[in-house]
Amino acid sequence: MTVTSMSMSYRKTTTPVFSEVDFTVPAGRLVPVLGSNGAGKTTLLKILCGLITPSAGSVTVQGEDVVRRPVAARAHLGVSLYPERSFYFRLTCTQNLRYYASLRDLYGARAKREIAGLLDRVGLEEFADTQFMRLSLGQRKRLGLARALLGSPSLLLLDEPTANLDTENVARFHEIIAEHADGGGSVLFSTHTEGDLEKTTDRFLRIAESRVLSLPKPEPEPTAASESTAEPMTLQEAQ
Ligand SMILES: Nc1ncnc2c1ncn2[C@@H]1O[C@H](COP(=O)(O)OP(=O)(O)OP(=O)(O)O)[C@@H](O)[C@H]1O
Repeated sequence: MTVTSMSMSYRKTTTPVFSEVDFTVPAGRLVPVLGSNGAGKTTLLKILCGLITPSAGSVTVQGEDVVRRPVAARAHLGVSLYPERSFYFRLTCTQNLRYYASLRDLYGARAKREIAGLLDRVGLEEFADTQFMRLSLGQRKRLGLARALLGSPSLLLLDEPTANLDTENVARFHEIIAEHADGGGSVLFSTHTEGDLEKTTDRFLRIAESRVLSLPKPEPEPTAASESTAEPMTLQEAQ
C-alpha cells in the first residue's frame, strides 16, 4: 500500500486530521499504528479502505487507487473496524461469514470449508451457530478478524484488534498475523498497547499533529542480568 501527499479534514474550518501524509506498507510487514485518543487512527483506517475520501492525495493498494477503483482495491483488503457494528445481529457467526464470503465470490463447499477453518483459527468453533448478538465483545472482535481473513486478502486493516481480548487471544492474534506475514501478506493495525509492538516488524507508525511518522521499534528494556551499557530508546523517546 502506498499513501501519497494525503490530506483530510472533517470540516474546512477545523484543523486537518491529516496534512500531506506519505508512507508505504511493504509486503510481509506487520505495522502497528499508535496515537493518542482523537489523533486519527480510525479515520486513517477508513481512508485506507475507501470509506472516507481524502481531501487531497492518493491511496493505492497493489497499484489500485482506493477512490478511483474501489472495487478492485477492496479485493486486496480485509478490514475490521472498531467498534464492530457491521454484522447482522440475529444471524449466527457462520451465517454472517457465509454472507460476507459471497461478497468475495466464495460459495458452496469452498466457503463452508474456509469459514469452518477461520472460526477454528480464531477460537470460535463452538460459537459457529451462535447469533452475533449473543457474543461477548472479545468474541465479536475475533469474528471481525475471521471476516477480514476471508479470501486471503493481501493487506489487513484492523482497528484496535487486541482491544477486549484476553492474554490467550492476544497471543493467538499475533500468531495469526505472523502467519499472514509469512505468506507475504501485510497488516496495518491500530493499538494503544505497547506490548503489541514487541511481536511486530521493525517499524511502527505514530500519528501526531496531523502527520504520520514512521519510527523504529523501541529496543526492549535490558534485564538486570544484562551487562550492556547501551541506552535503549524507550517508546516515550520514540514518540
Ligand atoms: N464523523 C466525524 N465528524 C467530525 N469529526 C470527526 C468525525 N470522526 C472523528 N472526528 C474527529 O477526528 C479526529 C480523529 O478521530 P479518530 O476517531 O480517527 O481518532 P482515534 O485516533 O481513532 O481515536 P481513539 O484512540 O479515541 O479511538 C478527532 O478529533 C475526532 O473528534
